[in-house]
Amino acid sequence: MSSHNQRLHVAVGVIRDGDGRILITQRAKHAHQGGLWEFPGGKLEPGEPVRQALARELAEELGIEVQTAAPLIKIKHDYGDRHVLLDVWNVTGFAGQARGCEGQAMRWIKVEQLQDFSFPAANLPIIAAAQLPHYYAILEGRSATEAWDNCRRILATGIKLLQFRVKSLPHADLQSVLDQVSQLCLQQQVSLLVNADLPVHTANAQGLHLSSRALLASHERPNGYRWVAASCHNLDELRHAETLGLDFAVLAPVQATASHPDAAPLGWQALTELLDQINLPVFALGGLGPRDLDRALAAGAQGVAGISAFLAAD
Ligand SMILES: Nc1nc2c([nH]c(=O)n2[C@@H]2O[C@H](COP(=O)(O)OP(=O)(O)OP(=O)(O)O)[C@@H](O)[C@H]2O)c(=O)[nH]1
Ligand SMILES: [Mg+2]
Repeated sequence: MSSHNQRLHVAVGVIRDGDGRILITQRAKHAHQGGLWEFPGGKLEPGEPVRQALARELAEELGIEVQTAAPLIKIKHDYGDRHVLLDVWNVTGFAGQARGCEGQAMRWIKVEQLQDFSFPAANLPIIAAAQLPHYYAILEGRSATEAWDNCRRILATGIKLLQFRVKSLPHADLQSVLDQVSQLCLQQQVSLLVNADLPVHTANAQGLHLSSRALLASHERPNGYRWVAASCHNLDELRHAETLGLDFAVLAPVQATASHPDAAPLGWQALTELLDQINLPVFALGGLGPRDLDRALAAGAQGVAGISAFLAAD
């Protein structure tokens, strides 16, 4: 194998300060992907564990000591002149004050500002992953009252990403419940995605969530939404979501679940293997709740999605 065919393993840190701002640095003009902004990090040394490489690179480039870090996403990208595996970690605790030890420009920015900077092509899903929370709640309800009550209970747990999937309501009720839910989400800075199968107006919605059927029937990313996500059950669906340039997917069922008793669960091992093959933030769904977060992160997921598990604090 020639050297440019070998995948370069890179440890990358999405470093956050106490206010949730993120540190970006500018790549040297003559480096690979020079002049673009990046998340600090660098190549693993032979035999070096990735967590150790992360700590070493951030010490060398920024003079900080990593204290708390968790996996965020892994990206495999072919630049033509080199293949990279970006092993991206959330760094939420560190000692010292970050400075550009190699003379590089650096900025602490709000997550929403990530869109305003030019990053290498491989970074697109990293930016989505950095902006998404670890939990995605799904709102259901058998009546308008129950849906509204569930909505308030879910938001009380601090959820910041919500899918509206209230299915069995008369049409008129459905639109009015959605309008109410949208209003509350707006007030509480919760990102709301509306399930695309519902007979409601989604023009004002911030996001659209495609069922796997709607996903497979789509040939391009629906226009006009801040977030577009899809439900997936296998590699083909995940790949299609990736090809359409969706922001994230939900993969189910990971464990056995009462809501879909006939579906065979994937299990953690298959989840890990599937996530290893795609460059997309994915929430694990099916019999999971907040207490499964660490396991989901270790499997390469963005976090955990759920229906009933988010109705009350775990
Ligand atoms: N650090 C970092 N590298 C990235 C990002 N996105 C991305 O495509 N890369 C690619 O990952 C590869 C390795 O990164 P690097 O140049 O930081 O490696 P390094 O710190 O060890 O550099 P050195 O070779 O000067 O010692 C480069 O090809 C770079 O283009 C990113 O956000 N951060
Ligand atoms: Mg570097």
